Amino acid sequence: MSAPAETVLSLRGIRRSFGEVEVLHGIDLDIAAHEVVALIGPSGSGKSTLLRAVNLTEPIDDGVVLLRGEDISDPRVNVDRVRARIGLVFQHYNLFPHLSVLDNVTLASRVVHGLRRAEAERRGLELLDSIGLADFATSFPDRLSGGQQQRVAIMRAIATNPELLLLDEVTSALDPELVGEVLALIRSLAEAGTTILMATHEMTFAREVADRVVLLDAGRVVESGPAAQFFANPREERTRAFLSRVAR
Ligand SMILES: Nc1ncnc2c1ncn2[C@@H]1O[C@H](COP(=O)(O)OP(=O)(O)OP(=O)(O)O)[C@@H](O)[C@H]1O
Repeated sequence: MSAPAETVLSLRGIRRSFGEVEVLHGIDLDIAAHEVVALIGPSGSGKSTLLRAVNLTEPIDDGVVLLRGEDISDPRVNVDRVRARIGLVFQHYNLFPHLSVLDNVTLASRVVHGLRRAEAERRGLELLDSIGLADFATSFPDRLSGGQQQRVAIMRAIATNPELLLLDEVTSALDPELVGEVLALIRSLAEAGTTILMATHEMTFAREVADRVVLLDAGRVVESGPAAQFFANPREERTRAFLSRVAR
């Protein structure tokens, strides 16, 4: 199985069941380098399961996950190395509470890439500085607000220079006044050319930042297209129904 060189991620026929219930019914999806794709869909449609499958946190029952043409769903791959190539940030519980903010950011580079502590910390401090949080480097995560913690979690995910960043509803658990700072960070990463697949309920944000929108419904991709067209003129009745429910 092959994929064009500029394709970062290709999913082919991804299936996942929990017990008797199949929640992903054969997902096909390609993401090009520097593309920002918003994955939207009703609660329970399978967004989290799909993102977790991409970075091998969730096993799949069938299908293939290709990262730059390499089959990472092959059971022989080194999972830690794959996860360093695909950053994943969840809704919450992202940071290790017993590690300093800086150690959170540098851990993967040191363990997976074998970067020396001084080098990892230099880069980690640069990343923290870029989000205005270098002063918290030696603090534990509980000193930070939820929005600051999520921004550190995103920096931790990109500290290994991943080829793909997966964001799973990273603002959903935040107080409304903290959402903006996290969205601003994602926007700046998108503008810098980061390849992003993000599940989000923030429709205004998706419309502004995403190149493409993929609508998942009951474990199937039911619509996929350029963001502007998707929001302006959804093809599917269920897309219209979904957008009218979540519009904000
Ligand atoms: N570990 C699990 N065991 C059993 N069922 C699960 C498990 N994880 C997810 N599911 C089920 O799979 C379906 C898809 O869940 P998933 O969390 O992927 O949806 P989602 O689109 O991310 O939803 P939300 O927007 O609410 O986060 C749901 O019916 C959910 O209950």
